[in-house]
Amino acid sequence: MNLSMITDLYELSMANGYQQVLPKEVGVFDIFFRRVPDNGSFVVTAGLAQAIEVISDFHFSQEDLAYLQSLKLFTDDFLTFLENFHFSGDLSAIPEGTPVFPREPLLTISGPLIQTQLFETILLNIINHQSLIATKARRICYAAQGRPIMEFGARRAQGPSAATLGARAAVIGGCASTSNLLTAEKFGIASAGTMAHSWIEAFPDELTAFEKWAELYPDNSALLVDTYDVINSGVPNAIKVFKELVAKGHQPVGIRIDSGDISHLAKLARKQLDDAGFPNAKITASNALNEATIQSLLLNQKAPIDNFGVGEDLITSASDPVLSGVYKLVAVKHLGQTVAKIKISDSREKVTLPGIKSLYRLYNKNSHQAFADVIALKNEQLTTEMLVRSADPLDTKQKITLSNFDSMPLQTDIFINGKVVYTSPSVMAIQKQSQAAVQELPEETLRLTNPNKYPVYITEKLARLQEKLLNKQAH
Ligand SMILES: Nc1ncnc2c1ncn2[C@@H]1O[C@H](COP(=O)(O)OP(=O)(O)OP(=O)(O)O)[C@@H](O)[C@H]1O
Ligand SMILES: O=P(O)(O)OC[C@H]1O[C@H](OP(=O)(O)OP(=O)(O)O)[C@H](O)[C@@H]1O
Ligand SMILES: O=C(O)c1cccnc1
Repeated sequence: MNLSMITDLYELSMANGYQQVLPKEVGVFDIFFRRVPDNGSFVVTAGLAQAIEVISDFHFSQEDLAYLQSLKLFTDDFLTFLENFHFSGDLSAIPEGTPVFPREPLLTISGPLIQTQLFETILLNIINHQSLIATKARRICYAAQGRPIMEFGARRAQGPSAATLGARAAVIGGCASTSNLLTAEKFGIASAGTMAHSWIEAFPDELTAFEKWAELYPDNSALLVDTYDVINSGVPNAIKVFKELVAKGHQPVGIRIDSGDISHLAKLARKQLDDAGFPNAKITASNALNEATIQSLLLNQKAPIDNFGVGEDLITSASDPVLSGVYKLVAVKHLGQTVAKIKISDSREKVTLPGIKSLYRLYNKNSHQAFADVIALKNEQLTTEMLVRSADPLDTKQKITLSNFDSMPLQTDIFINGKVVYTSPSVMAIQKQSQAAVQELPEETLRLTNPNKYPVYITEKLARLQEKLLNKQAH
């Protein structure tokens, strides 16, 4: 689908104006966010593959151009420019699945201002959405302590695209599988599913429903046991069917509980299954679960649950449904000169980091644990002993000297001179890299409640540039 027209009118109004009054300027924009949803300490980036597709395929159809002409806002030259649009600039970005922190440039795009301005809305839409859901999935997977999470959200997502790309992001964040077949097909992800209550209700009785299912799918016998009464009917009927399956040489899969007090029911069901000789039958739980309920079920209540199915709270990030990533102009190049730009706000916290920047993750030389990130000006060399400042102006401890570290650049070239120079890994490969990158972070930054803040620093050079521009603009 061509997404070029999913843009705010003002992007085109500005680009039309740039063509007339700033035709030669190159504009450099950063995408970054200031606040982590759910008071977490990090966001898991996602959406880069779709961002690359959109930029590569950015074009306007004759129908779009006729509509834009009808608005009577744009010059013929601008409409001709849109008709022949082809991105000719550079893009660097942090690969998908990477844990990232407030103020870090997730994506930096550089090219003729008239081009780069046009990508603001759609890139934010893609990156904000998928990063939000990947982050939520990471929280839910953390709570599940390695137990597989099946993504079940398609029916509750805010529309088909949010269902499909949200499920992709959920898998980047750690979900083991999705019930959404389009996502599974398109992105090479495992599909998973059990049965709905309608299957049970469609038969005269529960036992017949289970038996018919087991005949059809003898190796996929995850039976939904809560339609009538989990303990007095659902699990006993499942056990009868499991015995028949074993007699026929099949391995029963297990049960799904989708209502009531999940912990209480899972404990009773576990005992029934074990007593009947099915200690390997798995218990899956679902029903409006999220990281808090899963953590409570496992840690506090010691519920014997093996898998979780999670839909609405994951696919909508219901507890905190917005990642407010922004797209800010950080530099303008003209006649070979680069001029750093800043956006000043009433609050010091919101002042942008000017200039074209590089981002590094620092690892302790001995433990190889990541302990801080540093934002530097591009081409600035990190020194072995380095005085840096907190990137968060509200931090009390503002200056610190860093030493004894290895550094790794986090940004990768994606487009150079309008050509894609990057191949996106598969979603499952991204998931694996993401898990490894999260494991490198300090344990205290991972917890769900009141996590320790991970330090992000800026170099002295960048801090001085910011001060200089702040002072200049203030006068
Ligand atoms: N032991 C438990 N600890 C914490 N949360 C639980 C526990 N058992 C269930 N929950 C959660 O409590 C909520 C129960 O919601 P609700 O009362 O609507 O479910 P229900 O009674 O099964 O109704 P419905 O059939 O409409 O789903 C769900 O979010 C569920 O995940
Ligand atoms: O609760 P979520 O986290 O969103 O997980 C998905 C829910 O969707 C299904 O319920 P639904 O009532 O739609 O249908 P069913 O129970 O009849 O399958 C399923 O049983 C889960 O409860
Ligand atoms: O397969 C399932 O059990 C399933 C799929 C979607 C939503 N709820 C449950």
